This record gives sequence, C-alpha cells and structure tokens, in this order.
Amino acid sequence: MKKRIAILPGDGIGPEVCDAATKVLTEISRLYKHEFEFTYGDLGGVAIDSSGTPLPEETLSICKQSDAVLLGAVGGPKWDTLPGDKRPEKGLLGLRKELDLFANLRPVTIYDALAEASPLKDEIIQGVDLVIVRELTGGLYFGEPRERRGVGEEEVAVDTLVYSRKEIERIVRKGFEFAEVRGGALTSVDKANVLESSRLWREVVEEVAKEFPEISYSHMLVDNAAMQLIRNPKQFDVIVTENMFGDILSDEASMITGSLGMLPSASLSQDGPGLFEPIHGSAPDIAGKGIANPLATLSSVVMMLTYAFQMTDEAQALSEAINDVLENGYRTADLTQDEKTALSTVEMTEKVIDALTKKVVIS
Ligand SMILES: NC(=O)c1ccc[n+]([C@@H]2O[C@H](COP(=O)([O-])OP(=O)(O)OC[C@H]3O[C@@H](n4cnc5c(N)ncnc54)[C@H](O)[C@@H]3O)[C@@H](O)[C@H]2O)c1
Ligand SMILES: CC(C)[C@H](C(=O)O)[C@@H](O)C(=O)O
Ligand SMILES: [Mg+2]
Repeated sequence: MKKRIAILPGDGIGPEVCDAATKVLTEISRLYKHEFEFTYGDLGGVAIDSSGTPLPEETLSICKQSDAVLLGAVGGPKWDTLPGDKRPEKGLLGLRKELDLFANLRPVTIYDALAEASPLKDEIIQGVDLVIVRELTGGLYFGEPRERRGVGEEEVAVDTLVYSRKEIERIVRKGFEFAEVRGGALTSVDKANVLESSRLWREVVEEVAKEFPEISYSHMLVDNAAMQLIRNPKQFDVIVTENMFGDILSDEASMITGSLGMLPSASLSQDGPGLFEPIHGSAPDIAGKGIANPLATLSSVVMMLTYAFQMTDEAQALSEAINDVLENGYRTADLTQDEKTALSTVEMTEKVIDALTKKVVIS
C-alpha cells in the first residue's frame, strides 16, 4: 500500500540530511516493492522567506494528510533577531502542537565501532542502551502567559511552566509502556525539590505506577540526572521527563554515542501521523559544506519504518546497514580526527545504501 511521507527539509543542513533520507527510502521502496510518495513542504526559516510565516497552512495540511512526516531542522542566524512568535523554531513547536505529538522518543544506542568517537571512557559507554521519553507539547515551551513588559530596569520577561495532570499522565504512561516492552526499568526525572509542576509530576508517576506493578521505577532530580548520565549511563533504561529537561538531557546523552549527528527521534501522537527528525539542529557552522552526518536522520527513518509503517524487516535491515558502515570504518567529519578520510554526507549515504542493498539482496 502507498505510504505518503511529508518531507520538511527546513534550514541549514536540514535539506542535506533530508536528501540522504529520501535516497534511502527510495532504495527501500525498490528493494521491498513499497510505494513511498514524498510531498515537500516549507517549515521554519525557508517558510518565513517564502510566505512570511514559519508554519504555513499548506505545510500543516500536507502533514495532516500524510502517514508520516520527516523533518530536517529549522533555524539559523538569518532569523535570530525576529520576535519569538515569528522565529523558525515557532514553526516546529506549532507543528508539534497541531499534530498533538506529545511523546518524543530519543533512543541512545551505542555502536561498538564508535567507542573512540565518544569523549567518555570505553568502560562507561559500552553496553549503554537507553531511551529518553520526552514530553513534547507542554511545559515551559507552551505555557501562558509568555511576555515582556515594563521598561528599563523594570523590564521583565515571563515564561510559564504549566502542566496538567492529564498531560503528565499520558506521557508517564508511555514511559511505563516502553519500560514494559523493553523489559526494563523507568527513571522519572524532575525538579520536585523546587518546582510545583514537578511535585504534581511525581504524584502522577506514583499513581500511574500502580497500573504497572511489575515495572520497577524511581525518581531522580534533573541536576543529578545530568551528572549520572556522564558518570554511569548504563544505570538508565527508560527516562521519562518533561519538555525542557528532555531537550537538554538528550543533547547531553548524544555525546555518549560520540556525536550529536547520531541521535534520531520519533514524535508520536495518540493516533495521527508521527514526526521523525534528528535531534540536532540546522548546524549553521557547517551548512552548505556537504559534510553533515546523515546518520541521525537515517536512524530517524528506521524509527519511521518501525513506528509509522510497522515495516520491521526493513527497519532492521537499515539499522544493520548503518552499523555495518560504521564497522567498516566509514566516518563523517564529526566522528573522526582524520580529516583526510572523512566522508561527505553524500558519500556516507551511498555507503549506507550499498550496505543495505547487499544485505537485502543476499538474504
Ligand atoms: N529540531 C530542530 O529543528 C532543531 C534542533 C536544535 C536546534 N535547532 C536550531 O538550529 C540552530 C543552530 O543551533 P545550535 O548550533 O545550537 O545546535 P545544532 O544542533 O544545530 O549544532 C550544534 C553543533 O553540533 C554540530 N552538528 C549538529 N548536527 C550535526 C550533524 N548532523 N553532523 C555533524 N555535526 C553536527 C554543529 O555543527 C554544531 O557544531 C538554531 O537556530 C536552533 O534553534 C533546531
Ligand atoms: C529547535 C527547538 C525548538 C527544539 C526543542 O527545543 O525542542 C530542538 O532543540 C529539539 O531538540 O528538537
Ligand atoms: Mg534540542
């Protein structure tokens, strides 16, 4: 059956890594005889430039009519001085809200071949396999009021951190469900020693835990969690946390794998189309140079195949192809000190496609 995929390349390296993804999806459609239909939409800075708004109606409607959405990244210096509600990032936040993508999964998987790319010691990172389940449509990112008022020394800026019981319940339940599927444990991360919203969060975790008597769980304060992720990341299996803490902890966790260019994500709603994107941004410092690591985006395609299309064989083959390429020593610039041997985005993508094709044709 035909699968409709909305492609939102966005800004900076977004188009470069999205190209990698569409090439790989095209190869998968050839190998497995699927039909993937790509419809492109503008989001972020490119959308501001083309239509004056970071999330045009047309883009939203393309996404709503799709079976899955693939996103590159949004933002960049060109739009940094725009007011908050006109910035590229507002387009992404609006899309997450409109599609009700409350559950953001950010898996942290270690590739043995990349051990030396991580700044952490081998014995600390070997065997790490964790997933951050980040609440994505609430908290500080969306709370009202959000405003600036007053002038001079009296000027104040307000952001509001608000969570309803219902919002917490649904993400915490997702966290427990993932822990159940993985046969693991749940760590709920909060700041309950200071924040009222975190105290409600903790209460809700205690209540939802009763539905999962066989899952062991614990609470951890976010500052300690940030430290523990570096000290002993193996202690974690599923981490469930609110929007902003999840944003920060996931960039931190990416260094366990060696590069921000490695971490994928899936943002899911209750029943609508999911959105799949690397966790990294538009990387203005390397945009246009053709050197971005496409693997976070290709691993996001693995998550799309798994969660949106239930194509488990295809997902496994692509995931193994990524592993094979790394085992064979291929690296983009972010993963090696040796500039001379570093592959471009296009070359790395070709290596993955070769490995995938060989794997599928032989099996
Ligand atoms: N989901 C998104 O669209 C998203 C996520 C994060 C940041 N942003 C936006 O991106 C812009 C730049 O933000 P930033 O510089 O703080 O974060 P960033 O993630 O874009 O880059 C941080 C560093 O990591 C490197 N990097 C990131 N992705 C890489 C890849 N695939 N391959 C190799 N190196 C990679 C960059 O070169 C840079 O040195 C900002 O406008 C920000 O708002 C967007
Ligand atoms: C660009 C920004 C709005 C976004 C976030 O903070 O959620 C990004 O950092 C991410 O991690 O996806
Ligand atoms: Mg982030």
